[in-house]
Amino acid sequence: MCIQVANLFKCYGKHPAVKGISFNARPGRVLGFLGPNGAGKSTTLKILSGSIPLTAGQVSICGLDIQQNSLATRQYIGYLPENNPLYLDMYVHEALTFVAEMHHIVRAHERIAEVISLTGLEAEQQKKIGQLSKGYRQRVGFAQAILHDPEVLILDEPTSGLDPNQLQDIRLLIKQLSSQKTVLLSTHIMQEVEAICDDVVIIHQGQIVADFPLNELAAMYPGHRLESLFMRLTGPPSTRI
Ligand SMILES: Nc1ncnc2c1ncn2[C@@H]1O[C@H](COP(=O)(O)OP(=O)(O)OP(=O)(O)O)[C@@H](O)[C@H]1O
Repeated sequence: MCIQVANLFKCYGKHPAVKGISFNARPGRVLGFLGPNGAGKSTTLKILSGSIPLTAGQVSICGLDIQQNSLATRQYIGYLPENNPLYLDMYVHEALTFVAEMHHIVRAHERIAEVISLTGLEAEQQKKIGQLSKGYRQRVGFAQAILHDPEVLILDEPTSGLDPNQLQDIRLLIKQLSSQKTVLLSTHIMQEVEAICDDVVIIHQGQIVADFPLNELAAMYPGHRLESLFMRLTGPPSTRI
């Protein structure tokens, strides 16, 4: 297992956002991390990426405990946060050079060129990030996240707000990257999960309410498609179908 989460808790002050969740993610697969607004998805992804501390429980990335090996585990992780914060005044190539320096990437010039090609940023690399469309900004976020060739990719709603063409390109990129990585993907788009995910975890009010391989959905939840299952498990009682 590349990501192992055991009995993870997170409280913001007195507010419990994540209440003892456990799940695993495997290499070569995309795990769709689903849940309604406020369920605890971003909180969990921030903890896994080392952005915020956990309150209790264990998380290991590629066999290393994130609390005991905070710096080492970050090298294994590429993280694209929700809303993709970027330095808008930087040029694309300049921003990637900056990230490469932070990661001490050897032969950075070649690696940046490789990632620019992979993310389809060739024509935009000399532009300022602030001049780019949302789809291209998202590609820059991806490029930054994969530059150090991490084993694990953590993507928080990476396609939200993209037009159908950009959305399709980004999904293809995720699928392409997943053959050699462990991908944890948070999304609200059920077609996206059906198109690119291998495994599904559903979180509701800080607790896991389902965890299954997507190809076992019909056997485990007869009569349900993903959307109806999601609504049954996370909707208010009056709307559960
Ligand atoms: N920095 C914070 N301080 C206090 N409470 C927070 C903070 N961040 C999140 N929360 C609360 O924790 C809970 C989980 O939030 P989180 O952002 O993890 O949910 P989410 O599943 O990612 O939601 P969404 O789909 O809307 O992005 C919510 O009740 C939220 O209000």
